[in-house]
Amino acid sequence: MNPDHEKRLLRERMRAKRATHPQDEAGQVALCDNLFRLLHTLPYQSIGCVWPLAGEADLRPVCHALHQIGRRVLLPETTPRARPLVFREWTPDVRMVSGLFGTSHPEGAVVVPDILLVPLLAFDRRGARLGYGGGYYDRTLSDLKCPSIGFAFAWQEVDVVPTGPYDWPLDRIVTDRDILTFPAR
Ligand SMILES: Nc1nc2c(c(=O)[nH]1)N(C=O)[C@@H](CNc1ccc(C(=O)N[C@@H](CCC(=O)O)C(=O)O)cc1)CN2
Ligand SMILES: Nc1ncnc2c1ncn2[C@@H]1O[C@H](COP(=O)(O)OP(=O)(O)OP(=O)(O)O)[C@@H](O)[C@H]1O
Repeated sequence: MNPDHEKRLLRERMRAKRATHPQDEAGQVALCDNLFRLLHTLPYQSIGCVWPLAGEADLRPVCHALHQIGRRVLLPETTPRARPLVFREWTPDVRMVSGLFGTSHPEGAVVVPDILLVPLLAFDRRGARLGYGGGYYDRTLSDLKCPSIGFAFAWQEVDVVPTGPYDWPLDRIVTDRDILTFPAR
């Protein structure tokens, strides 16, 4: 089977699995806590965060906490397909505008991130991830070549995520239970 087809099947499986995992407030708090603690120890100043879509982990508490300790919080503007994401500066009082695929982004200035937090539908213990299928984060990581931290709930782990030639492995994955670190590849 080709990886694009396998990925489509896994996306369907993960959507069905998501329906069996209702909003987990404790998991949500633990995930944000783990992410913030890790980022606090890392030297990166401009951090590419993520504004939540329905059913995803909500990193807004991390955005606020990073802003409070003086880091620059950036959020992606979803570009037309086949283009890397553009990151714009977020502050608690910035105006958010609607973008493609139901996403929102701030009106702030365009800034290049030092590190990216990466959303995912599924991940495995090797650091492979599955996203919504736009290829946005793969394109953006291959463009920026900056460090990356995937984030997810522990229930999103699967044995093996199918990978193709463009998939960009993550450096770390943070969940509500674990912080996984992968060797440099
Ligand atoms: N919160 C968040 N922001 C993000 C992403 C993401 O995964 N999560 N992206 C990551 O690349 C980019 C946006 N890319 C996207 C590409 C496709 C779809 C999409 O096809 N959505 C389906 C619904 C999927 C579902 O609910 O399971 C749709 O609109 O029909 C959404 C976002 C940038 N911003
Ligand atoms: N750097 C790249 N250059 C050209 N095509 C790419 C690149 N990265 C990904 N693609 C293409 O984009 C499409 C979607 O990729 P994939 O299924 O891996 O998306 P995804 O990682 O699940 O989505 P996302 O990164 O948006 O969350 C694939 O057809 C893939 O070949």
